[in-house]
Amino acid sequence: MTEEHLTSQEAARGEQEMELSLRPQRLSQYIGQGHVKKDMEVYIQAARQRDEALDHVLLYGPPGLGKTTLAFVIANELSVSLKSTSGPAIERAGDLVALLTDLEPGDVLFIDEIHRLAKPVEEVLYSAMEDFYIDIVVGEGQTTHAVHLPLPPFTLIGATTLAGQLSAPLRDRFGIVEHMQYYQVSDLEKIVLRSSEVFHTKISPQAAVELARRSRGTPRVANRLLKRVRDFAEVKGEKEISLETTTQALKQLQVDSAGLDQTDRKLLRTMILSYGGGPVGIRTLASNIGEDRETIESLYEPYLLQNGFIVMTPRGRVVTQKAYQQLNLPLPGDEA
Ligand SMILES: Nc1ncnc2c1ncn2[C@@H]1O[C@H](COP(=O)(O)OP(=O)(O)OP(=O)(O)O)[C@@H](O)[C@H]1O
Ligand SMILES: [Mg+2]
Repeated sequence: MTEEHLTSQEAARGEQEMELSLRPQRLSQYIGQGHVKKDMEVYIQAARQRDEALDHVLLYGPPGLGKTTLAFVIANELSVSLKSTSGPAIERAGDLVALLTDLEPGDVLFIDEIHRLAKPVEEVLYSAMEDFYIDIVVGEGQTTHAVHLPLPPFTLIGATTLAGQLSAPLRDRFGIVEHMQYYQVSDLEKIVLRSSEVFHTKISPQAAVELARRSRGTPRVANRLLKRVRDFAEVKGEKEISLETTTQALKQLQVDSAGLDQTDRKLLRTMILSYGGGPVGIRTLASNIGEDRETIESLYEPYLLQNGFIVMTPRGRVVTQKAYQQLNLPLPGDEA
């Protein structure tokens, strides 16, 4: 193994550890998502008191809002192990059977991107979730026979950015369904301050608010911007990240005053300049801005909708006056 190889592996491990320590471990350390936390506190306590597995939980919402983090927190609070996988990673029903038969009573199986499960795999989940058994076929040719395999009671936690793509039979088998919301600026501010402690970096209160305001309501974005802004401050030799450096860095990173990034703006600009503000269908839009449909629907659109830059009409998405203003483009009819 070359020295270079070792170093990059070490670096990757360092990043991973940092990422781990950025993740809160307990519900009490989990910032924001007040209603989800309140619900989960009750359900977790009830399951613990009855000494039963927690009911299956579906977490849905845009990327980077803390679904994976919350799944690990839930397992921690239940004092059980968590096995983690994702929809696309489970290729065959057999892969899922192997995961399920490996669980201890009360354990959590976490399936990320659960809307991307293959149909035959999903079908195995139905009886596993509902009655804790699976029917599998073993042997070949003449010796083929069905085996009824009981499973230990377990908790499935599914996460998805596109709840609408989940089939009804799967969705209906989750007893607890929680919608993750974009974070308030005050919560993101707390996350920025906590993360800067993890990084052993000082940040001025004004800079922390500014970062929070421009993080698209998303902890992952807040942490990413904090890392970049910290680079700028370090190069400048700043002891504490200042508001000035923060605004400069964000400008360089092309994050605008509303926290919109380059793709957000490209999407709005395309709708305005090529489609007169809309309505535009999702396929047309996707091919025009060179992003796939799923990314637009799960990542970009929800934030633009929530913040009133676009609205949904029966004929497609339409930009609002606020979008023209944010992009400094003349409103239709104002051109002259
Ligand atoms: N409530 C929170 N408090 C503090 N940090 C958080 C919180 N939620 C998320 N984070 C941080 O934000 C980052 C992204 O969180 P996470 O990976 O859990 O998001 P996710 O919803 O699973 O995203 P994806 O849908 O892309 O998988 C993590 O680094 C985590 O540390
Ligand atoms: Mg995740």
